[in-house]
Amino acid sequence: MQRQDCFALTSHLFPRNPCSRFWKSGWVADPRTRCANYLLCDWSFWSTPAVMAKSPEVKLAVFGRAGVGKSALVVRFLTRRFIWEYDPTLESTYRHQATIDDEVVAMEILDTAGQEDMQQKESHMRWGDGFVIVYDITDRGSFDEVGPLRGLLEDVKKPKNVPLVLVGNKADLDHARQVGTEEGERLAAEMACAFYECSACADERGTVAEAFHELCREVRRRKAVQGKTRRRSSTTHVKQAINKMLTKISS
Ligand SMILES: Nc1nc2c(ncn2[C@@H]2O[C@H](COP(=O)(O)OP(=O)(O)OP(=O)(O)O)[C@@H](O)[C@H]2O)c(=O)[nH]1
Repeated sequence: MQRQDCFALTSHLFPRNPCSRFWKSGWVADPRTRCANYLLCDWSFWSTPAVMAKSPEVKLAVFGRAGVGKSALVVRFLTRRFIWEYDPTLESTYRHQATIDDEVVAMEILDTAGQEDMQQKESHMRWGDGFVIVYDITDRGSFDEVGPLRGLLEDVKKPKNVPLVLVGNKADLDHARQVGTEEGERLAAEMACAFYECSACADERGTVAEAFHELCREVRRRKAVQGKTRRRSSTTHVKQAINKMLTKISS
């Protein structure tokens, strides 16, 4: 990889508060890494006051053991680039807009810290509408943590069966693989969610974006269904009240 292609990104450079103004994209020299840092944002979109004020339609949270590549996947999705050097994430939130199936979707993405405690996990789970659970195909332990994470999600979220995608990252390291593709597929089938094996490092096919887009679709589908159910139940309540009144009047 060429020096100028080496994107280093440190979490402290990013706005942690989703409401804060985003930095303008550009290169900044970082004395610690002696590489250029790329400040991440889509300035053209988010600098518009009307858009800044609009609350994001879809809130996505990325979970997984420390080091599985959560930040790398988020950055790949947002910038189509791979970051080699990084600081372990404390917690970063990004705003992004994408066109999915000819519809503009505004999203907020929370890149969680792999080492957060139970309370933080639960609060992030309550916050999110949809979830990416990531494991590293070269780390069996990270795969074993997927089940408990999903269990916690099911405990925290109501209604259950939350929108979810399972991602097996670092597929470029096939020689060091500890988790088979079929194992990932089987687990995803058990969890009734979509499965993607991909690499934040080598993503020629755009699988990373595909995973995020599919999650957005799933969130929007569920929201649409919930909206219809809510509308239907409120119509039913009105009908029942009218019937009651009519019965009283006629008796
Ligand atoms: N080869 C390879 N390395 C990757 C890939 N994704 C991430 N990495 C590397 O894995 C390491 C951890 O990546 P991060 O994105 O920081 O992992 P994380 O899950 O966000 O880690 P925490 O912030 O500590 O929770 C870094 O050295 C990345 O360069 C990948 O797809 N392939």
